[in-house]
Amino acid sequence: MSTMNIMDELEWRDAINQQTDAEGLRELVSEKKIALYCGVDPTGDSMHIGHLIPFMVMKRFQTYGHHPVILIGGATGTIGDPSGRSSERTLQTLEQVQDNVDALTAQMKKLFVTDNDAKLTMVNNYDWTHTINVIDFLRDYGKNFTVNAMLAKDVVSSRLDSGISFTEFSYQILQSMDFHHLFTAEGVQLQIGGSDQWGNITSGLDLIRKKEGAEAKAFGLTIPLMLKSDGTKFGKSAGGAIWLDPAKTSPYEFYQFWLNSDDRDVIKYLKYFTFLSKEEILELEQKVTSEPGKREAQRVLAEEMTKFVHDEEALAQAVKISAALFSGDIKSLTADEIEQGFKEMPTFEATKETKNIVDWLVELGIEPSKRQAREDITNGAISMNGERVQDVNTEVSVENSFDGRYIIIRKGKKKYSLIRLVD
Ligand SMILES: N[C@@H](Cc1ccc(O)cc1)C(=O)O
Repeated sequence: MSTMNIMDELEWRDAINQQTDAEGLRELVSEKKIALYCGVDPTGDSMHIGHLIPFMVMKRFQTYGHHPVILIGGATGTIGDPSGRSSERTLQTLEQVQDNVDALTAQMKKLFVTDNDAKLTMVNNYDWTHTINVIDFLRDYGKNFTVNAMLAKDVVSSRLDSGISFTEFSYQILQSMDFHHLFTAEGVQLQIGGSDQWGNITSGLDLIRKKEGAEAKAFGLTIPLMLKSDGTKFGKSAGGAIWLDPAKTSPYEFYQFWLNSDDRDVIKYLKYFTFLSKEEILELEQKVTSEPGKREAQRVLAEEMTKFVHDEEALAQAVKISAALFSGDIKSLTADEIEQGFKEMPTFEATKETKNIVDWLVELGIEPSKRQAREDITNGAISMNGERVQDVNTEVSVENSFDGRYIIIRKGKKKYSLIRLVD
């Protein structure tokens, strides 16, 4: 590993937004390996790449030998963090929350369990929250919060006009109880989070000092908002969020997302999301200026991210699909690869009956009329599965498909259609 100090490394990577006591934390992490935590609420059944932002910092602490404690919010997820939201959330059912807890736990393990002896603890705040009764809650915790300070937090003050329920108003107490619990039970001395978590983190630090004394050594750190140079929101493509779950965003789409990064953003992403060294990133930065057409930095970013979130095999497949789509030579793809690569293309359904191609194209609506279909075929504008069809008497059958499941039609240079064969 690098000889840089973790704090120097985070600074160089522009990964720090606010800190409670920068000097104190720097001293602490150079003296000893610490335990630190970051939480995520199970609001859905998968994380997306926006969730990775604080967790990449957790991962860097882990590679420096520190001890990440990852909290899945089985309790807070039933309440809903008002941070960064302009309106009240709808409550999820407890079953929904539990299913999401299981899904996120599995995703976190995939990212944080290593084959060396790097430390990792996974916790669920439901475990220490659900046994506290309302009297203890008000006496042991509520007494340490003034409504005045709670109202002053951005999250709450920005909602005073539109309204905020007592439930969401109380969220900051629950997250503060977590920090206090992990401080006393697990020796956790640092909480990190996205920039919208500053209020929750500092209120936890206040609780720790009130209950454990002013000299209690605990710190907070937030990470900057990831801004895109074109002003649009980071982490979204035309098809929506970029999920870590391969069933929601295929590894091919995931790879393409990073590959399509803007020249003005790619170095920021390499610094932020990859474990490449400073030297390697500076070299790629030069290439963005000297040979922008090659998009070397984007390619390396896409490779690193696909390997990190998925695996080598998924990366090889994403590269193979990308090359096939680029050249138009798709014959060597498997049905699964076809499905990944053509997911966003117009999709049609056809039966497995054998049919004349002219009739078939018109029935599907890919061609407006038989006359037009014949003309396009004779002119060489139609390809089936990567091969030009020039005979209007061609028969289309299951034999022509990828594994009995898909047929790909290309009209003109790049108008692809995916035909799904059904019984
Ligand atoms: N409030 C955090 C998640 C979280 C939950 C509990 C915690 O103790 C810490 C963090 C978020 O919405 O991102």
